[in-house]
Amino acid sequence: MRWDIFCQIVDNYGDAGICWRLARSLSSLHGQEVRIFCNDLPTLNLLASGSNEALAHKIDLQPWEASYSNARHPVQTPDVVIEAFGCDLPERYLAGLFIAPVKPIIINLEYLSAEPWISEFHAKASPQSHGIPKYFFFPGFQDDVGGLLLDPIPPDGSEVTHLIPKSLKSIWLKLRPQAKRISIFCYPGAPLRKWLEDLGNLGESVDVLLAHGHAELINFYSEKPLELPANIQLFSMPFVSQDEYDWVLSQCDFNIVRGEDSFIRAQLAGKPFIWHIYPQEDRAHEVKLAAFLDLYLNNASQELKLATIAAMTWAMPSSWFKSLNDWHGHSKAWRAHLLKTQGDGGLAARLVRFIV
Ligand SMILES: Cc1cn([C@H]2C[C@H](O)[C@@H](COP(=O)(O)OP(=O)(O)O[C@H]3O[C@@H](C)[C@H](O)[C@@H](O)[C@H]3O)O2)c(=O)[nH]c1=O
Repeated sequence: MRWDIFCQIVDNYGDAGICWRLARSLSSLHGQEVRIFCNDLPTLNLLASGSNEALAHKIDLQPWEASYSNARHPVQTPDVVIEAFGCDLPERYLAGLFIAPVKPIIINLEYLSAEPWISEFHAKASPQSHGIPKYFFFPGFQDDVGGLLLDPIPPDGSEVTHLIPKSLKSIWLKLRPQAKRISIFCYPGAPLRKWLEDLGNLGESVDVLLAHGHAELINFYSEKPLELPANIQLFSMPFVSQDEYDWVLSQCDFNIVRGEDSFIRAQLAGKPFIWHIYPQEDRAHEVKLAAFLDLYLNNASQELKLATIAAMTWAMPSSWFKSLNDWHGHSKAWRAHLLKTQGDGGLAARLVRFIV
């Protein structure tokens, strides 16, 4: 089948990250023909740049405007159109669908949530005045919702390749073999400065890998540059491709992640993590975080529950760092649980089954 995915990048990378990951699964695992129309092609290309060439050639990455002319040609009408995160389809593209002899199915791919209510709305029709069938699709953790994007499933800890990506070689050579490794990818509201100072006071050797732009973030709210003891080393990473970023998560002992895609990747890496959830004005993110923690900590000891909740709500590392060993064990078990419960192939496979 032919799929058109519409991806509108507003400010973050998540929209591109998710569209690309979905496209690669549809293409490489399910043999589908996929085009992505994106309003910010350079960002999408950057994310996709680490993938193997055969895959990159198969997925057609197009600027948003290219959809206007493509769709008017009936031959090119797809079987499925995905509006990622409810972005509006270009009117001229939609007009092309009106005159197509066979109408596609439109999927409104929603935001990921662990909240139970999504199962009531998942896969429900969204009647449109133009008459083209449209459905909601909610990614999530439970069996009766849209599933998670798993591909490529990262290998288990011991099997992870230690081949260093070219873009990270100079940094990796400076990492200390005995030091703990933490990667940080979060939003500007995180109390990073205080967090790192507190980490420094623990006396542990830690190499901290900051995602692109985060060094500026640390010093943004203060005139004084951050001073840390010698046991903590900070490194600024460039913006790397999605595959390389996945690799970084697998190489760290602890990750701070955000949004949706890196949040799932941190879980699949089988490592403890802080999820810096995308902040919403009405504080809806607090409910979302609590719903996830309910699932994630269901089998955890009371002590680990308290430590994890503290960490995820930005309590200082000194208050929970001693639980890190237990948290490691829990993370491995959670990874195994996810792979089992998403054993049907997760989001891409559930989408294909829904359409067929
Ligand atoms: C740091 C880094 C990330 N990435 C990738 C990993 C992910 O695919 C992507 C980041 O996406 P996320 O983790 O989802 O975080 P994000 O904050 O960038 O995206 C978010 O945007 C908001 C607008 C949405 O509401 C959120 O749901 C979420 O999608 O960028 C790289 O490829 N290279 C890098 O160097």
